[in-house]
Amino acid sequence: MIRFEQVSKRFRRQTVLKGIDLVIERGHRVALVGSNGAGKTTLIRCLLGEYVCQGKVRVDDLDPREHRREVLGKIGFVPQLPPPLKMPVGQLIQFASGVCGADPRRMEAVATRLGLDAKAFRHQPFVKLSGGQKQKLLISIALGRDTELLVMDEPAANLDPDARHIFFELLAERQEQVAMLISSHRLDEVAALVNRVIEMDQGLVVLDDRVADLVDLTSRLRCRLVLTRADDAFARAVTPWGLRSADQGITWDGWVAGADRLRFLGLLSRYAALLDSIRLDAARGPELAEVRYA
Ligand SMILES: Nc1ncnc2c1ncn2[C@@H]1O[C@H](COP(=O)(O)OP(=O)(O)OP(=O)(O)O)[C@@H](O)[C@H]1O
Repeated sequence: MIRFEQVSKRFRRQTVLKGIDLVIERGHRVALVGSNGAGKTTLIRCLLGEYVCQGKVRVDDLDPREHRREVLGKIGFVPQLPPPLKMPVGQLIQFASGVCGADPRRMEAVATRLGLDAKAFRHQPFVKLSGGQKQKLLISIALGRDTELLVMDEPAANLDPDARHIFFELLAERQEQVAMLISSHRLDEVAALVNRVIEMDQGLVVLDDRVADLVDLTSRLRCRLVLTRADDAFARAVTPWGLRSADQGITWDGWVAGADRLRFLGLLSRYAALLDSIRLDAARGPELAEVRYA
């Protein structure tokens, strides 16, 4: 589906991509990871046909520079930085759906699931939305249509825990039909979403691994944490995750998206000295349905 053959890219004196060879097929969910400046965004821009590069880039055998419209029609794209668009939200949805022949109501429905009432914001210029609202709208535009390829540059970075969970559900609904390329500078952000990890460093692919594909993207974990003592910093860290304490900060209860478990445990590791016990249980059957629609 996607093929990079000896792809190199230079900006003046700096060589940013140094002969990348990759093949990504339908059903592959790829985490493209690497430190800042590794070349992830540049590789994505070559894939989208935004940059001229050396070597060969193909999307379903099409060159993205020569067949830009056709290639972009196949790709749902969520950029790392929201474009500074002055266009009102309603017009943006109409425009985006028009370009790819999609139904704008589908994009609005995805936005609603993510917790953004696109209709209420229809006269608001896109630039005046909050960071999280922009991200939700861009995800809605990318996922609210039929695509074969989803390319997302740090897509969940600005989302609150509930929206992240819905986002994982939306991806789960599409995982069989599409190829996904999710860029992030932190593997724990995206590890549970993917079945392949590609790591870049200084313009090279330094690791390309298939990984176990066992996490159910729609799962939720019931969480109970008990601390040895109450702590303000801990409270500030877990409250945005929706955890609540009924006994002045000793016992904390809540729900964590299954796909977020690694990130959540990463957060807890910072407070290891405070933790008396951690319990995470997967919600099943009716309990899961109850949480999802609560
Ligand atoms: N348009 C440009 N002109 C000149 N240099 C650029 C340009 N775009 C990127 N670079 C350089 O290319 C290198 C790779 O950048 P890129 O944005 O691809 O990295 P990245 O892996 O996506 O990083 P991050 O995780 O910080 O987003 C960096 O050193 C950057 O300074």
